[in-house]
Parts: sequence; C-alpha cells; structure tokens
Amino acid sequence: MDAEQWNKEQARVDDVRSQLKARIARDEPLVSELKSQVVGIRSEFWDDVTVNLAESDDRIETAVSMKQQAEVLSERERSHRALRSGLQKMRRLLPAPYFGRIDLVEDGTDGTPEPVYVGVASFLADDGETFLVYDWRTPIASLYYDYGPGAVRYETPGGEITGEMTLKRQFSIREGRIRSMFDTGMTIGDELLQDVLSRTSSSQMQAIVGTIQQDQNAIIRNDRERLLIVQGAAGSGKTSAALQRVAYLLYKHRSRISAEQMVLFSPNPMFSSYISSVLPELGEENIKQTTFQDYLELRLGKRWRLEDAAEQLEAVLAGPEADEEIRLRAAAIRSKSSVRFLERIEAFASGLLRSGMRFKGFRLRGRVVIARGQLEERFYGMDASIRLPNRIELLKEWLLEELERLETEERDADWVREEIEYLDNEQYRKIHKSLSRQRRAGADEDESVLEERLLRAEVARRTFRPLRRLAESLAWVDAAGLYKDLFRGEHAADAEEERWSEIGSRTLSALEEGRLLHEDAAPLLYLTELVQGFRMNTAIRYVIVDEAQDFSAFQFHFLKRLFPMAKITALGDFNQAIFAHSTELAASAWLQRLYGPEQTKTIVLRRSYRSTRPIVEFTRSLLPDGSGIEPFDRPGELPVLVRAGGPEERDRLLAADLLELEASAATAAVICRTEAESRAAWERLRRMPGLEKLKLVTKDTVKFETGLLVIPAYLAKGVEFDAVLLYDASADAYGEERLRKLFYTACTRAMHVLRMYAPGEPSPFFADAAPGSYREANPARS
Ligand SMILES: Nc1ncnc2c1ncn2[C@@H]1O[C@H](COP(=O)(O)OP(=O)(O)OP(=O)(O)O)[C@@H](O)[C@H]1O
Repeated sequence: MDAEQWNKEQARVDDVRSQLKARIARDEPLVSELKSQVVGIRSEFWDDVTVNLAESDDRIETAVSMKQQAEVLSERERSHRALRSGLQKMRRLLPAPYFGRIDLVEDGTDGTPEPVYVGVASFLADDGETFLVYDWRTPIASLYYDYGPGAVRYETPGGEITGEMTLKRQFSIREGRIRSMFDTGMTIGDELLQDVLSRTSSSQMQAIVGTIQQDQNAIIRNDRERLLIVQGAAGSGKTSAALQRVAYLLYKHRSRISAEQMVLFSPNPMFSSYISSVLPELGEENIKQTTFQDYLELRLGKRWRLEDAAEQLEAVLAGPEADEEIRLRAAAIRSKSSVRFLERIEAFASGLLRSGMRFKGFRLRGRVVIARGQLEERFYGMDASIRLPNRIELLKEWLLEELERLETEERDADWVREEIEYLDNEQYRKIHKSLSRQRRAGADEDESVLEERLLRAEVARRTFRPLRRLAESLAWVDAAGLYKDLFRGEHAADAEEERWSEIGSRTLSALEEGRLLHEDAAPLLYLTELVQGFRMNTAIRYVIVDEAQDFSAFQFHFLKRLFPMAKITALGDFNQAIFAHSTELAASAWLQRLYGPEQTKTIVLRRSYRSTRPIVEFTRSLLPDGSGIEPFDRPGELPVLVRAGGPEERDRLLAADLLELEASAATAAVICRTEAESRAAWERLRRMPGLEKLKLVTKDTVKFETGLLVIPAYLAKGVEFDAVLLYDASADAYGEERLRKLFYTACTRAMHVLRMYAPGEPSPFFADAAPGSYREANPARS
C-alpha cells in the first residue's frame, strides 16, 4: 500500500473521529439533561397533576392532567433512550470507526465509485444523510462479506441493486491509528484473520464482525426458512455465526422484534457465561439463554429425581463398553432417543382414544370420592372424534363441577363438625365478619344456625381446596403410569427396539424409586403433552440451538411444538456427538422432515479457525471423513504425544509443562474424560509446587475463567483454550471406538498447543492419525 493512500485513509479516520468526538461532546450533556428531566418528572408526577376526585368535572380534569404528564414523561424517556443508545454507539466507534471499505459503482449512475465504510454501527454526518460509517448489518454492507471486486448485487427493501465493486479494503485500526490495511479479493483477508486468530484465549468469546467469512455470512443473514441447520467442523465459527446472526436479526427487525423474543439453548451454564459478552459488545441486549435441562426441571423436577445429561454420560463412561450394564444402558439411551420410539409413543397416544387411558382417583380423608373407573367411563363415553387434550379439558370441567357438588354435599357430614374445632382464630374472625355482614343484609336465620352453616362451608372449602388444585393441575392423568405401559404387556411385546424387555424392567424399577433417567425425561414429557395438550410459547420468534447434535429427536419435536411461531437455527457437529442419543443434523432424514424440505436449509462449514494448521491436520485425521475439514493457514507447533512410564511420571511431566505454558498461555486446560477423573487429577496436580492455584471445573461451575484448569471433556465443549493437555491419552482411557468423538472433541479445544500424555500404551487412535501429524516425546528417557 503506498504512503499516499495510507495518509489519505488515516486523514479520513482522523476526520471521522473528530466528528465523533464533537457529536459525543454535544450529546453527553443532552443525555444527562434528559435523564434529570425524566427523573424529575417521575418524582413530581403526583405533585404536578391536579388530583381532585370529588366532582365529576374535577375528575375529568385530573384524568386529562395525568394523561398529559404521562405523555410528556414517555416522550422524554423515548428521547433519552434514543440519545443514550446513539451515544453508546459513537463511543464504541471511536477507537476503531470501521474495519472495511468497498467502492461501489451502482448501475445507472455516472460511474463515480462511491466509497462505503463498514463498522460496528452506522454514523451519519451532520447533514443527517451522508453515511460516514455503515452498520455491518445494513443491506449494502453485505457486499463486503459476499463479494470481491467485480459485478455485485444485493437486496434492499426497495428491490435488488446491481453494480460493480471497484475496491475492497480492510483495516485494522486501534485507538484511532491504522495498524494495517490491505486491499483484498474475494475472501476477507487472511492477514487480518491471522492477526485475530493468533491472539490468546479469553474468558469471553469475541465478536467477529470485522472478519466474517462468506459462508458464515450466509448463516448470519438467512431469514427465509423455518429451520436452518448448520453442520460445521470444530472451530468453524458456528457459535460465533449464531451470535452475530442474533445481532443481525435484532437490527433487521428492530421495530418489531426485541431481545426477549429470542432464546438460545446452550449446553451448560458455563458456556452461557462464556458467550454472554458478544451481544453487548455488538451493542445489543443479551437474549435469554437456557438449557434443555432447565426446561425439563421446570416441567418435571418437582415430581422426580431427574438425572441430567452429564450424569448420564458419566454412567455410560463408568466402565468398559463390554460391561453388560453399560451395554444395556447405551442401548436404552439409543432406543429411547430414536424416532422409532417417538413414533411408537405417538401411536400409543392415538390408541388411548379407544382404550388404555389411566387416571388417578380423588380421595377425601382416605375415602375415594371420585373413582378412577368413573373418570375412565366419562372419558370413553365422549364422542370418539374428540381429541385427547380436548377430552381431558372436558373431563377437568366436569371434575371441577363434581368437586363443587361434593363439597356442598359434604358440608353436612359429621367430620366437618369435628374439623370446626380446629379452625384457627383468623378463620373465626373471617366468619364473624361475614356473619355480621349477613345480619346487616337482613338474614333472619338464628345466629347459631347461621354461624354453624358458615363454619361448615368454610371447613368444606378448605378441605376441597387441594382437590380443586389437583383437578386444575391435571395431575390426575396418570402420565407416569401410561409411560410405564410402554414397557409392559402387549406394548412391550410389540416393540422392535433391541433388548426392550430388559430395558423395560430397568426403566420400571427406576420409576418406582422416583428416579427419572435422562433418556426417559423427554419421552415422558412428550407423552404427557400428547395427552394433556402442548404448552406453547407464541412470543418467541427465533430459537437458536447450539451443540444441536446433542439434541434427540424428542427434543427437536418439543422445540417445534413449544415455539410454534419461531424460526429455529440448529448448529452442531456430528463429529462431536459424544452422547449416545446424538443427531446427525445435516444427514438426518427426520430432522429434514421436521418442517419439510421447503422450509429447511442446510449450510455446511468446513473451514476451521480455532486451531493452528498442525492441530487441525492432526485432529481431522482421527475422523473417518475428516478430509473435508479445511485448516486455516496458521502455523504452530506439532501436537505432541508425551509417553510416560506411569501415572506419577505423567503427573510430573504434565505439571512441568503446565508451569512452562503458564507464561505464554492465558488458559491451559488439563482435559479428562469424566468428572471423577478430573477431580482425581486435580487433587494430584495441585499438590505439586506452583500448581496450588489450579482450578477444577465441574458441571456446577457457572463462570468461565482463564488460567490453569482441569475440566472434563464434555464440559469443555464449545469453549477453547490456548493449550490443551490431555491428561490420559493411553489405550486404557481411550481404547474403545465409542470414545473417538470424545477424544476428538477434547483435542479440538486447543487453539495453539496440544499435548497428550500417555502413562501407558497410547490410544489406538494415534495409529489412525496422518503420518507426521504429531510427534512423540519421551522426555524421561531422553
Ligand atoms: N470469521 C471469523 N473471524 C475471526 N475469528 C473467527 C471467525 N470464525 C471463527 N472464529 C474464531 O474461531 C474460534 C471458534 O469459533 P466458534 O467457537 O464459534 O466455533 P464452533 O464452530 O462453535 O466450534 P465448536 O463446534 O468446536 O464448539 C473462535 O475463537 C472464534 O472467534
């Protein structure tokens, strides 16, 4: 880049910055002035309105006066909000007003190229028309991500615009100084990306707007189909794209959709904390984040001891695959997460229209007042065309009426007389108040008769209250009983799932003990909702599912029903499918069918940005179909397999490496297979000199912190570390084929350094790695 160009661009940066500073200086006092006005109006609201309610004229005057004040207040609040948000944007732009420039000659104009500067927010000149900076989410800015110099086109709300791009330039600006500047072709410069990717990790994910790649941009701006599936290699920017997508959608639909109308399903609370700063960094409010486990807890948690996904995984990893119990458990998880089971539950639910429904009767003081049989009789006495949830609703209405009738009837029962003795003072006071009211109203009953009548009514009402609540809650539909039926008698005999009868007896005994295994939670809830009717949330417009390969068929069906007005974005990587119930995303026929092919789009991301080229070359060669994964050309050291004579030696070598890495890496993570292994490793390592500060991450850790840490592989999903030290890469730990994806997931967390320690024979996965893609070290012997 010649000096003249550089100086010109620097002069423009200086100019934009001085306009920003002038505008900030102008608006700052205005914002504080408006704020004090708002606070003032709020506190004086009642002083300034004439409150006089005595005469009707006064009342009108009061209402008018209040309305006027309220209007002034909301107008000031609006202006304050708008000005404050403008100020925040300008402050964000000040250190680096933009990161890109394209020159565009629109078709039908005089041929003069129009420069378009792209930054994190728009900034207009004082004339209110000239864009000094365009927000990266404006339609014209999409050219920056989608094209290189040459013919271009983009969509605007007013139609398509075509033209020619004559220049594409990227900047790295810090504190107002241009640090680097490149003219580029199609892709957004490797140089800048190199620069961004070579940094060390942090406790929070970073925004990537300056270097979004074309395929990522397609994810960010897609707003057509109901379901967007993204299958992307480890580190290909799925989570990043998802978050910039949220920012884009909030901008695009800013007058219609707010952050509360979006929800992101993340794998665990620590991951939520890791990504929580991206949207604020982009000037947007955070959207609600939740986990599927939270939803299950909310719906089922009170009645059951609910196992979570981590506990399930730990159970499956607790012993060798050949272990009979483990094999059975894995088979159960697979079967219960399958589409076949889902369809079987649906068929079972339709069968309930004719027979097999289960209810729980209502008891009052140990006596059955509404028997199961009565409920069944009414249920099956209804017209055959009425759907299950409608029948339940009708039955509930009948139940409430019936309870009311019973309550009236019961008032005269002897037990009521006895219960009256136990009424507390408060109750008595209430009744006497009501008594005197009725007296005033002219009731001519004898005082004591009237009192007794009221007391009896009160006792009956109190006693029936829990029954009424029960009726409302639909807990009288015996959903667990119905679910158990799937594992008993004719239904179990019909099942095609492998080893169903053994799975059945395990399931039944867990349920009897009040334990709900993770794989049973979603199916049980699904069956319950098929019978009782689905609860819906119609306010949510966008649902983002990260680590979507960990969602089962049931969970996707839930999302569809739970959020009927939402578009769903499902991002995942089948190669990181560490749970037995995982979904193949792009290749999954049933997922494609969820909304139908017309409403489904799949985007595949192949390029991996997180790790250096040597790490990607090593990790992809562990996969049977890994050749499709493209490394980004960032140099680094070869992954190392450190052979140790035994666990003690491994600990010593690993501890020495940790201490050495501490100087260069913001975060070095010792990754273990399970929580139990992590805890044991942590106990051993932190006793070594210098490692007292080593942190242990568990599923209860809610905040992601940098430093030296020990973490189980499944919790490390989605996050990244400068250095990864695989605690045990021996055949003992990773000898089984089923652990390949867990091994891959652990290794792909590394950005710059990957070291794997084998205290015994190394895992057979090393034999599959591409020749020369890692080196061996045998430090103790060398
Ligand atoms: N276009 C980009 N520009 C700069 N950095 C990027 C870009 N795309 C991805 N990255 C970086 O690559 C790393 C991995 O991104 P991210 O976590 O979004 O990937 P992922 O596909 O969700 O990974 P995984 O499936 O392994 O969890 C992050 O550090 C992210 O900032």
